[in-house]
Amino acid sequence: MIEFRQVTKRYDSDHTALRQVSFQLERGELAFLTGHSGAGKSTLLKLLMVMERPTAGDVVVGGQHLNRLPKRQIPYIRRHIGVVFQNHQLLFDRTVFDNVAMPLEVMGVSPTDIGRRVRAALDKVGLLKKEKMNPMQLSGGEQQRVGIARAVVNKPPVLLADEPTGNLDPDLSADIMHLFTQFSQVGVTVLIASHDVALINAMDRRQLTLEQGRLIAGGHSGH
Ligand SMILES: Nc1ncnc2c1ncn2[C@@H]1O[C@H](COP(=O)(O)OP(=O)(O)OP(=O)(O)O)[C@@H](O)[C@H]1O
Repeated sequence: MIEFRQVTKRYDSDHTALRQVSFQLERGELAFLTGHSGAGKSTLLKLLMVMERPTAGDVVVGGQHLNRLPKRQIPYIRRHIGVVFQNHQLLFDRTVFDNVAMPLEVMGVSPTDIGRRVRAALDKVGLLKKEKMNPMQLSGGEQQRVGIARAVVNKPPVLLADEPTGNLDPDLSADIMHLFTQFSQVGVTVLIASHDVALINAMDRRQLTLEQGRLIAGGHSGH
């Protein structure tokens, strides 16, 4: 589902963020992306979201070569990639329902389908009863689950998460990880960038480890 082939990303002559990174993630696989601060994790995620383009090598998602993608097709590709951020980037002047509905509204989905799909997503993260609330009224863990519902509401085949449990205590973090596991079980490919060593070790999943832009572990499948 995701393939990096000898990917190098150089921002300028002093900053090479990724060096010849190669790996593959299969459909339904869940893996962690780890490494020190500045190792290149965010850069790798940005290449997948087509926020940056590689300097060399190929990034392929679902058979699409992202580096050859014309600009006008970028929004289309982004619909296939759900993204969860640490600070969940919710809008506090809208209800939980409206926050989750946003990606569908952008796509022009009918109001009936929006209602059905938003409620299905909220149900999955256990927040169906809170759809009319403002995200400000929710706990940090609940807010993060709203962010996850929004990321999966259009059923993307790929889910990326950048430090999704950064502000949460261990129990809430475990809940969030349980959700990600459930998505992977229904075929979503999940890649989670995280510093949380205890959590990652508890999950016992494949770890892609970056060190100064090089993939030093986890590049070969066989988890
Ligand atoms: N837009 C940019 N322009 C120039 N250099 C950049 C840019 N973005 C990142 N870098 C550099 O690329 C390297 C990798 O950064 P990146 O943000 O990918 O690391 P990271 O592993 O995500 O770090 P962190 O865990 O702190 O978020 C760093 O040396 C950084 O300074």
